[in-house]
Amino acid sequence: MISIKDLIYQYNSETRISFPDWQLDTRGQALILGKSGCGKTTLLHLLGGLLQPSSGSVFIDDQDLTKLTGSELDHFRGQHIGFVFQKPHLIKALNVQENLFLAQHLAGIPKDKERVLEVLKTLDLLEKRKSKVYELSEGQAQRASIARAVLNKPALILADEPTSSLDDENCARVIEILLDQAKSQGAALVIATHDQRLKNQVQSSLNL
Ligand SMILES: Nc1ncnc2c1ncn2[C@@H]1O[C@H](COP(=O)(O)OP(=O)(O)OP(=O)(O)O)[C@@H](O)[C@H]1O
Repeated sequence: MISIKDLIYQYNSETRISFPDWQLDTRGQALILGKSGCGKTTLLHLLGGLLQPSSGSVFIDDQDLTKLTGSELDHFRGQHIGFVFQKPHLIKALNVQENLFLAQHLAGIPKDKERVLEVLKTLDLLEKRKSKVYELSEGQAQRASIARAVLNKPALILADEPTSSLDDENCARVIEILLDQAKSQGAALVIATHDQRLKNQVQSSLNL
């Protein structure tokens, strides 16, 4: 179960965002919707522990993220949370499979080549495993970032505008993969977006 309560994030004296209390079941799927600037990305970063709230709580299963120190949070994030961003934040100097080995390393998980190849196969990227990130098409790069997000079997997958820059065909493919992967891994999936194409594809939504 994911839950937020009395959650507030203050960037500065002008920008203070207060979020509605909200819960999502383990294995639940939700879109975070709302107009530009309402705080969708901020909420995703709070759920993923990339930002610490000014007040309130963020629970991922039984863990209150606000109670973790910086290094505990890094460790928790690496093991329990997978991120997919609008642009695939992969390391350009590394090839696709090296990016995935790095994700295992950063999460403190022993190198597991079998798992890396399994995930790349699921995402139809096996042949591209030795390609540098800049050699991939936009859709392939987005699939590589999904591969990295699901690699460590996270309890929660967070995706920030994962489809906005993709054409209809790649958009349909990416959302299908995200939903499939979340389902098969038993993970909850939260997608922040203003992409109208996703509206009827996800179980529930939170309007900010
Ligand atoms: N680093 C920052 N410093 C100060 N204010 C910020 C910072 N990042 C975001 N904000 C402000 O916080 C508010 C919420 O931003 P956020 O990016 O979460 O919105 P969003 O709903 O994701 O927007 P969009 O749909 O345009 O991506 C906005 O008013 C934004 O200007």
